[in-house]
Amino acid sequence: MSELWQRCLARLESESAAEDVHTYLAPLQASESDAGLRLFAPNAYTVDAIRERFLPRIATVLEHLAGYPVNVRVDVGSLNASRARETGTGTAARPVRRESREDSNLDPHYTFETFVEGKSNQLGKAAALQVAMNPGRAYNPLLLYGGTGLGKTHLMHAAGNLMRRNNPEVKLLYLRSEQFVSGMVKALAQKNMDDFKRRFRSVDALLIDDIQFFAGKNTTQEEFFHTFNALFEGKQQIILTCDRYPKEVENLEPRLKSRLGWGLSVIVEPPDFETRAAILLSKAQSKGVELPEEVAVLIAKRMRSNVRDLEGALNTLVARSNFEGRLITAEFAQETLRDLLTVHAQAITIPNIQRTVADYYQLRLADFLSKNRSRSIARPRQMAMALAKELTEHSLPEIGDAFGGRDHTTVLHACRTIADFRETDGRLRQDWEKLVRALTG
Ligand SMILES: Nc1ncnc2c1ncn2[C@@H]1O[C@H](COP(=O)(O)OP(=O)(O)OP(=O)(O)O)[C@@H](O)[C@H]1O
Repeated sequence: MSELWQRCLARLESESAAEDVHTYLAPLQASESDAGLRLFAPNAYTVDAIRERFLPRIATVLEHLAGYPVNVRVDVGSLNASRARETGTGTAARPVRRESREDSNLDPHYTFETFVEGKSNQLGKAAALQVAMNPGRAYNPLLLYGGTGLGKTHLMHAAGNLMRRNNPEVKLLYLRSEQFVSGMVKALAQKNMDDFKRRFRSVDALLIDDIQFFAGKNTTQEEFFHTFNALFEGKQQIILTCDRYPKEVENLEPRLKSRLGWGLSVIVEPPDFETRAAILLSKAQSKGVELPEEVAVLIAKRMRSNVRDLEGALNTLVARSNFEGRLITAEFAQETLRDLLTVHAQAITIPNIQRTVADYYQLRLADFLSKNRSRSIARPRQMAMALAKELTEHSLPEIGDAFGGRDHTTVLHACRTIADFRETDGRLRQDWEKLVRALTG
C-alpha cells in the first residue's frame, strides 16, 4: 500500500480516538498515482464519515508529509478491485479506455449548485458557466485568478462537471500544475513524450489549477505553450487558475503571458460578509447540520480571509458537536472556536491597516494622520479608511478619529470613492485585493 498513506495513517492514529481509528481509518486502503491519492473505503457510510470528518485533516497531513498539496479522493471499493479494473482482469470485457469520468479527476461535489454566489465571485461564476455551456467557443482560455481558498478550483470543477453532465462523452482532464510538471519530467525520463503530448492534446477540455507554479520552469512552459496552441487551434477548451494576475507572475515567459490574455481573465475576490454567512449556511445544510443564523453571523464577522478557513471552522464545530452530543449554539461556537476567532480578530486593527497601506504605497505613517490633501497621499488614505470599514468592526466616527480626528462623513466619502474605483479602475482593484490579502492572509 502507498507509503505516503502509511505515514499519514500513523500520524492520524497518534491524534485520533482509538474508536475512530478502528472504525474509519484503519479499514481504508490507498493507492498512489500521479493524480494523487485514492482511498478505498469498505462502504458508503465510511466514505461519508471520512469526507465529513477526516478529509481536511488528511489533506493537511498529506501536504505536510509530501511537501506539496496532494489530491485525495475517497470512494467505495478496494485496492484489488481497482487493480483488476486497471489491468482489465476481474471483470468481463471493458470498454475501450478513454478519458472517462474516472480519469478526469473532477470532484463531483464542486458544482454550480453548491457554489454560493456573491459580488466577489459573480463574474467568475458567470464566465465559468458560459464556458461550460459552450466549451471552446465562449472564452478560450478562461483564467480565474485571485487569492487562495476563494473558490477558483471549485468553479473550475463546476464547469467541468457541467460539461460532463451536458455531454457524458466529453473528454476532460483536470490537474494541478505540479502534476503537469511531474508528468512531463517523468515522460522525458522515460522517453515517451509522444504519449504525454497525446494525452493532453486529445481532450475536449483541459483544466489546470494554480499555473503560478509554472514560473521559472522553462521546459514545462515550453511544453505547455505548445499544448496551449494545439488546444486553442482545435477549439478545445482551456480553463486555468492562478493565484494572481498572470502578468504579475515573475519568470513566466512573455509569449505565454500574452496567450493567457487571449480569452477572458476574471478575478475572484474575497467574499463580503453576507456571502461568507451564506456560504456557511449552505455548507452546513449540505452536511445536514443545523447551524443557527447567529452562529453563521458570528463566524462570518470574525473570519474574513478565505472560504477554506470558514469551512475549517464549520468542520471543527460539527466534529465537536457530534463528539460531545451538543447543539451548535453561539456560546458553543465561541467556546470551540475561541482561539481561531481571536487570531483572526487580532490580526486586523486600524494601526495595522495604516501601517500596511503606508508600506504598500511607500508613504510615511505620519502622512495618513496629517492634513496633507495631495492626491498621492489622499487616495491611499481613503483606501486605508475603506479597508478599516470593511475589515474591522469600528464605526465611521471611530475610524475618523484614528485618522487624525477626521469627521465621519469624510470616512463615508472615502468608502464610497474607493467602492466606485474598485468597479472602474483595474489598478486600484488589484491594490485593494492585494492589501486585503496582506491583511487577512
Ligand atoms: N462561493 C462559494 N460557495 C461555496 N463554497 C465555496 C465558495 N468559495 C469557495 N468555496 C469552498 O472553499 C474551499 C476552497 O475553495 P477552492 O479550493 O476552490 O479555492 P481556490 O481559490 O482554488 O484556492 P487555491 O488557490 O488555494 O487552490 C472549497 O471547499 C470550496 O468548495
